[in-house]
Amino acid sequence: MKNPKDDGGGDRREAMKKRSADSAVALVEDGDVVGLGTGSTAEYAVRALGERVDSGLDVRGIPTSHGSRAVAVEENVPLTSLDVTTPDIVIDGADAFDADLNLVKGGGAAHAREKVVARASDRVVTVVDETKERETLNAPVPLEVLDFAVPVVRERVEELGGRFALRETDAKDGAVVSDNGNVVADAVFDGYDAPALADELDGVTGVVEHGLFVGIADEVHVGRDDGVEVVR
Ligand SMILES: O=C[C@H](O)[C@H](O)[C@H](O)COP(=O)(O)O
Repeated sequence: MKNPKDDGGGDRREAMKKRSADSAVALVEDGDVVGLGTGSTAEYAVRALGERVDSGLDVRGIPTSHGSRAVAVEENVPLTSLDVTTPDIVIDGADAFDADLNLVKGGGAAHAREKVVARASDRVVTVVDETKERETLNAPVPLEVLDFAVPVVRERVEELGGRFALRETDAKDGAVVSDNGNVVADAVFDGYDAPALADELDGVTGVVEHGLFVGIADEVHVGRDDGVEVVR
């Protein structure tokens, strides 16, 4: 995973992300199994966890992507897997959240593994800077889709009133492919009721997983200029 990105907000925003990550990592206790999220905010958390490991904390991490695994290895965070155990706590980012703790995730195409790890965790802690806060969710909903099923998933998204946009990468010609080998698209809606849309998308055959996390997050640590607000 590349270094935490500067995606427009500059140092101030990076400081908010780090504040949020530090607040979440402070919850980790000796002996915990920790789900390691993906993305720039989660990366701050993995690095902060690495510092605590350096100071003697005994934890094992379960990465949610090749990227978060790479950061954990760099930071000497010992790793385990869902074959062996499940997380006591997962710390992961989000692209948007609302007051009901509905999340949109998958800006980095990792939402399928992230949802598996989150649903397996006892405690789901989301780390964001304050720019992710929304009154009503309307962010495009990431979809991991079987390549073979793209035409029928596109049709179903359009029937639901959305636009289906396959995600493309500048790094190489063609579609973004997830860590699981599937293509990634975004379903674009003007606005939506997150639980209702999540139910609909759960029922679309060919969608491996969508990025709406409804009823999954226990708390959101919102990094602000002057500290961290924990929303429960
Ligand atoms: O697929 C990526 C994940 O869901 C990320 O946690 C999400 O996109 C937020 O990333 P960032 O903290 O970089 O904004």
